[in-house]
Amino acid sequence: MSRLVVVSNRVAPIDEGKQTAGGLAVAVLAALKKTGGIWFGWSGNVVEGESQDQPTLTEAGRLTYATLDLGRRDHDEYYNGFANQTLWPLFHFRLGLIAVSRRTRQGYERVNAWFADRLHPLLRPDDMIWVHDYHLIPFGEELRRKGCTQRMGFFLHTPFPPPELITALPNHADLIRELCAYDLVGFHTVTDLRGFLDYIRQETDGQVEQRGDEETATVRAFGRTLLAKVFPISIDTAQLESIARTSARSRQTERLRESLVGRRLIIGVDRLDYSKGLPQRFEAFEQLLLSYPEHCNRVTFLQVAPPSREDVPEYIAIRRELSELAGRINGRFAEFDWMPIRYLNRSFGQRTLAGFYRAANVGFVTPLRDGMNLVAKEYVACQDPDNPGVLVLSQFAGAARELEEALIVNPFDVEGVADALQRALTMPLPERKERHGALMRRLRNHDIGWWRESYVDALTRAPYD
Ligand SMILES: O=P(O)(O)OC[C@H]1O[C@H](O[C@H]2O[C@H](CO)[C@@H](O)[C@H](O)[C@H]2O)[C@H](O)[C@@H](O)[C@@H]1O
Ligand SMILES: O=c1ccn([C@@H]2O[C@H](COP(=O)(O)OP(=O)(O)O)[C@@H](O)[C@H]2O)c(=O)[nH]1
Repeated sequence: MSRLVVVSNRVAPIDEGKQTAGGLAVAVLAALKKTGGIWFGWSGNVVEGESQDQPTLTEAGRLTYATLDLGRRDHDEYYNGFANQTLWPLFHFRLGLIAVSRRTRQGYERVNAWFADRLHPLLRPDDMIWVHDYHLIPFGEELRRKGCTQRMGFFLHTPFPPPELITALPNHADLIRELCAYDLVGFHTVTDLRGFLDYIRQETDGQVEQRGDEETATVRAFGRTLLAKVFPISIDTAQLESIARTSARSRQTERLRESLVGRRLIIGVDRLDYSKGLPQRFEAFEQLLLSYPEHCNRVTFLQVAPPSREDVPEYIAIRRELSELAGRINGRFAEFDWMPIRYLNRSFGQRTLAGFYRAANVGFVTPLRDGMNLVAKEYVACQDPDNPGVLVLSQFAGAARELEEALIVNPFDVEGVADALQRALTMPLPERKERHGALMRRLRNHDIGWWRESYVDALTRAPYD
């Protein structure tokens, strides 16, 4: 079997005990552990001066990490700039937040070419190369320019918006041409795939041949033939179930339970990102206390929100906004022995989170737009099947496509979300068990192994012309 070479901007910390916040790293680590191979990407370090010339190679079992430090200019233009101030808001339907600059676009292209140069000498002719996410769209075309003919796939972890939004990006056709250099392009949902196919139909001379199932299409564009397909990412369901059983009795979970002194718990876990809908979520919790005052002093909302992309102005702004909002709501409702919102700007490891999820009566996941949202799936997998909590989930998370038995909400409708919280907090046990059982059946069938195998299997069949 061919060796798998995974390329992503974010590589999970090599030291496994370290906490990761970000679904891509969590999921790719779970997938790569099974097959072994190379994981190539940014080390997470920013250095003064030039980016690191040669990758640092670290062996961990059957997996070799090849990582590079980024120089400050590269990091600013490629990661903070084009990736996170242009593509991220664009792909999350936030045209009002996009920054357009030739300097960062050039930096993005330059760093992609530079990354490709560094990986090239490590490649073998029969490798399969699997590139991840919006930071690295031009990477495949850069490798092709060097003569690489290996099978190459790309997976987009964010949403892909309709062409009406993509065309707001100057030189958008170049980005889509770069995407077409891959043999296989994967998306989380049918909606994301449709955005891509509509772009090809409306903005290029290319052709789309859609298969009957709506989830697969052959695309002929920019002189290439590729397969575009839906592969909803998932979690290591069985492992999480088992971790959650153990963590239910961990010291930290016990401490959390004791601190609640019998109150119900609502939990949210998100990177501190404007796409996650946190201000609206805090307001919905406030509305719960206003509309259903019987919950005052009886429910606690724990929001874990580790800071993310802290050099980007919009992330500095959302952090300030949330601190003020939590302070205002707590000031309004708190009692001398009860703080309604526990708002934590720090991250926790997966084991600790598993215990916290299990202790929570409600999983509160309300992004304004999200590629998938693994937290939603993790919350479900960590419940006690004999007394499960209820997931309140935004219709705009990719996960809502599969997790139909959650209480699906519109995160912009603060009063509607408060009503859903009320329904979750008062849902009878038989209904909770039925919903949880249905959700778990899907998560067991479609776990991270299924995601990896279906993607790799499709890539193995390339080329498609
Ligand atoms: O690497 P960072 O800038 O720290 O950000 C963390 C990751 O955020 C995004 O995650 C996405 O991938 C998840 C798994 O597919 C998905 O569930 C979630 O909806 C996405 O937001 C980003 O796309 C990753 O590249 C980042 O590493
Ligand atoms: O303190 C934290 C917060 C989050 N996460 C993990 O980070 C991932 C977040 O992925 P998700 O798809 O929900 O969103 P993303 O951050 O990738 O946009 C999940 O696996 C979380 O368990 C974590 O390990 N510690």
